[in-house]
Amino acid sequence: MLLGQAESGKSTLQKQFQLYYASHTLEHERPSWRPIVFFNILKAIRMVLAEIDLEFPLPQGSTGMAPSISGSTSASSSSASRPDPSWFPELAQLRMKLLPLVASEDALASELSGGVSVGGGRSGVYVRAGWQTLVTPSRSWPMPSDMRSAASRPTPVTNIVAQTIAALQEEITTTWRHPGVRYLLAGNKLRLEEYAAHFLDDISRVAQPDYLPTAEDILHVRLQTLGVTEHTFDIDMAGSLYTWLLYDVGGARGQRHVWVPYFEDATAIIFLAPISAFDQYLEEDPRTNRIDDSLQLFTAICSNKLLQKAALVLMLNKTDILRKKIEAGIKVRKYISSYGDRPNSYEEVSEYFRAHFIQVHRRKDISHRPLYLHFTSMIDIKATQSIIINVNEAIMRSHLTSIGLA
Ligand SMILES: Nc1nc2c(ncn2[C@@H]2O[C@H](COP(=O)(O)OP(=O)(O)OP(=O)(O)O)[C@@H](O)[C@H]2O)c(=O)[nH]1
Ligand SMILES: [Mg+2]
Repeated sequence: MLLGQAESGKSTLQKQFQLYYASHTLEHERPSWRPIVFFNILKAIRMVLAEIDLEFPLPQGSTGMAPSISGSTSASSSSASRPDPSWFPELAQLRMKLLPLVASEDALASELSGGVSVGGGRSGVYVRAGWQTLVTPSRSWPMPSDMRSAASRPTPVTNIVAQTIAALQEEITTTWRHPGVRYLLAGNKLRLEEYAAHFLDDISRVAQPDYLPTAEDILHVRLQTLGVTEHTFDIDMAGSLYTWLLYDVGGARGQRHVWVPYFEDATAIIFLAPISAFDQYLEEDPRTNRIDDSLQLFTAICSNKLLQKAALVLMLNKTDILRKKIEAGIKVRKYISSYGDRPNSYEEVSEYFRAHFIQVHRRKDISHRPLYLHFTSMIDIKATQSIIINVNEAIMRSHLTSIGLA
């Protein structure tokens, strides 16, 4: 079972399992990820435009007309420490051009979910068990009948969005690279989700008419999980074939009660904690720091009686983002006062978080079982695949020990 707070990387790990053990199924699913990539892009653009509107409003009575974009000099200059007056009309003009994209977001969300479940959360749209079967049959759960009927539906909105992205790709790139937007990003006024840079840096690729998401794209996509989804893999270990059931769950607080019925049968828990999230708060409770929430949740998992026989794997995830934040000079002390005067280096910070999780395990683990701990970056295919092999062996060993065969 994959556990952890929302956006900790559970579904991304599930995709890595799929990539390693059943890459052909991921290959088949590539077309069904295409609208989700678009959906993520639209959301990132909406957030950029909203912040532009807030930070660079045009003075009353202004026409919003600016010198032509290509003739603008500031668009190519390096980011400044103060807003440049020329950014206001330039960005207002770009914003006007990109607004049609934002307007299609709701229609795409509705088409994407087959009209089944839209709404809630920053993600706006949820993944339900079996959603991929909208496009390709796979070994997921049986899909609800309302989704089955959606499977044969055409995708006119997706096609319109694809064409609009293609038509506006230059404007998207100019906006994304604009020093005003860089200024908002650097000052943390504009906080985008992790996938934004991956897709917006490379929009011309996505804008190709025959674009199909790559494995990297699929790993970067964000789609919130609703409830519990089951995935099956046949795994060859030392010449014997085992069928593994992997349960991926929704991690937001409102989703956690549905985990419990699965606990008693769980052979292993893989708990994901995004240690890059020290400067972030829960969407569902903006007063709770994300690292605190992860520690509390990990405490509850370690001390849960129903899980006492399950092997325990801890993945301190999003190390790539942690590294970038530290390099950008973001101070851990500012968000976690107990960090004190320790050096603000990647090594010190990651070790500090590791020590906290280990301490929770030492103090709260109900069955004093070993803790298999890894630092991970779920978007790094090579590194994650070798961790998956390692973790599987550990889980298998622990399982054989628990049933008296090792
Ligand atoms: N850069 C980076 N991005 C990551 C990493 N792990 C996950 N992500 C991204 O973080 C976002 C959230 O990941 P998910 O796997 O959807 O999170 P989740 O735990 O399944 O979230 P819920 O389904 O809401 O519980 C996705 O856009 C992922 O691509 C990582 O190690 N590094
Ligand atoms: Mg998920």
